[in-house]
Amino acid sequence: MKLKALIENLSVIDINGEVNIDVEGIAYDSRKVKKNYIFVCMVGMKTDGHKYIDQAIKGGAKVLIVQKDVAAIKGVTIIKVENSRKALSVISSNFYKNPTENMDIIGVTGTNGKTTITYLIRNILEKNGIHTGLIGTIAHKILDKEYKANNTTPESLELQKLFKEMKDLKVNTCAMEVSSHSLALDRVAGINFKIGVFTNLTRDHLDFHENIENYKNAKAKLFYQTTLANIINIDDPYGDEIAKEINVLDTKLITYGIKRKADIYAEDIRISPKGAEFTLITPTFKGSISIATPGMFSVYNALAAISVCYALGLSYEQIKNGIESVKGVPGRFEAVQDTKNHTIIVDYSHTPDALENALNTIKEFAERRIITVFGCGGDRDKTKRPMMGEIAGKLSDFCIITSDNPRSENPINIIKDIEVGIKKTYCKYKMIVDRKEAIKEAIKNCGEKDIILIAGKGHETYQIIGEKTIDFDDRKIAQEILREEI
Ligand SMILES: CC(=O)N[C@H]1[C@@H](OP(=O)(O)OP(=O)(O)OC[C@H]2O[C@@H](n3ccc(=O)[nH]c3=O)[C@H](O)[C@@H]2O)O[C@H](CO)[C@@H](O)[C@@H]1O[C@H](C)C(=O)N[C@@H](C)C(=O)N[C@H](CCC(=O)O)C(=O)O
Ligand SMILES: Nc1ncnc2c1ncn2[C@@H]1O[C@H](COP(=O)(O)OP(=O)(O)OP(=O)(O)O)[C@@H](O)[C@H]1O
Ligand SMILES: N[C@H](CCC[C@H](N)C(=O)O)C(=O)O
Ligand SMILES: [Mg+2]
Repeated sequence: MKLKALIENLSVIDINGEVNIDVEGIAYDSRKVKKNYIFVCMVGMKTDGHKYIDQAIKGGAKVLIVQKDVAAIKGVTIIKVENSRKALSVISSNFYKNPTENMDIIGVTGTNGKTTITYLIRNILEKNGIHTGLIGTIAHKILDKEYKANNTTPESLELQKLFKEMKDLKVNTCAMEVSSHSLALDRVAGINFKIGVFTNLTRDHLDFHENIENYKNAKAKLFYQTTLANIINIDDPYGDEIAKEINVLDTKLITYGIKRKADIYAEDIRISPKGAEFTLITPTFKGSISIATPGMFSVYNALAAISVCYALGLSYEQIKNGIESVKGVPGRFEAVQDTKNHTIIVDYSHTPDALENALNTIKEFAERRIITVFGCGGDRDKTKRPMMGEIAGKLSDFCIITSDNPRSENPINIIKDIEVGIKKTYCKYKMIVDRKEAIKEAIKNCGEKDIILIAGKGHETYQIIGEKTIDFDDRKIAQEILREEI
């Protein structure tokens, strides 16, 4: 492809060199550059892409996109821009022939519920014959192909490639999670979203966003790049604020909620250990809905997915058939199978709000004790650790604090941060660094009718300890221990 065409709509500060040349690919990591590539230098949190220009040129880069001054290099075109992350998204979209232009992209943002809602949307649409791609935490899916997800929302280059593949396979609809990181770091800049969804906003990722206001503003960016509808949970105070802010836009605002009469809401809610039933009310139809995951938060997630399908024009019957065929989402309130007399739930609650929701939901049907096994990820928001300790302590009868993904941190220090919070409660607890041993201890202590919650890692099949990633799946480990016990 000609460089000239690739940068046609890119706002540039300066171009030094030839633009009428052919380029064969784009890379933002110098180690991935090949012959006749464009290397986009991004300033990162750990290092700076501008430092790897020599390596990129050795690898075959013919073009550099930079946001810092760089000395001229013979035979290399240097394009200076204001923001190279944004530039990456513009040229990536051009490189893959602007795939999202005629696609229905549904973006879901918020602290909790994104994965669940995107799964629900995909299931409802697929059930009604609409092929729907999926991009998010668990995996990226196109028809029956599945790609490993390194990030919830991939970098723009990988993202546009996924969209191109969808388009080539005639999958014209995509439900995707839009993380706050991806909005702040312009991974989704320029995407033509048809629908944007806001679930809720509670404490997380303050290591990156610094304060909740920045975090909220990052999320709100999504609603300024949608064409058909913005769907907002107005029971959430930040959702309510965002709804008011975006009400001036041309895009239609559809509110959902339970506490207040929103455009789409649920009435007569009945929660059971097996799920929930409610009456759905929309501006054009009303009817009963039954879902297979318990908890009020599951009703919110169902309402979000239903609102999307409503905005896309699906009928009540189509929505009901679709949502009622969903059995559950991997690692989201997933009951461990073959547990004989034990009830063990694996859940991806790794934020204070998620943990509180999961435990409150269990409390609604727990007949005896609740035993919680959890930790917190290393190299991530530290402020949530004592908060999660306190929540787990208040809502459980016994806790085992253990390791999540400690990454580069000493796991003992993370556990001690959590302990600060649990100490404020009267809950009995143990600290066991080894997660398998922690789960074993929980099972050993589990009496008849007790419930064990293993929180924080959900669908994850690995554990990151230092530089190593080992196989670890809470669901399989629990089953293994139960088998050993027999
Ligand atoms: C904090 C964060 O989001 N970091 C992302 C960011 O990395 P960075 O820019 O800081 O990278 P860096 O290591 O400083 O390197 C800077 C530049 O130098 C380049 N480089 C580096 C070394 C080298 O030898 N050559 C070279 O060219 C790098 O490729 C990069 O372009 O840009 C990278 C490229 O897109 C991302 O992979 C990386 O995500 C890391 C892996 C990450 O862990 N991100 C998490 C926090 C994240 O984004 N999570 C959200 C989900 C959150 C939620 O669940 O709500 C997500 O969407 O996944
Ligand atoms: N609407 C909700 N409100 C509060 N908590 C929720 C909600 N939906 C799910 N949860 C809790 O949060 C956990 C994560 O849910 P889910 O994976 O759907 O969210 P996510 O937004 O995709 O998270 P992540 O940012 O890690 O990708 C669940 O395991 C559950 O405990
Ligand atoms: N998307 C979240 C996932 C956290 C999951 C938890 N198991 C951890 O590793 O901290 C994040 O990157 O913060
Ligand atoms: Mg997710």
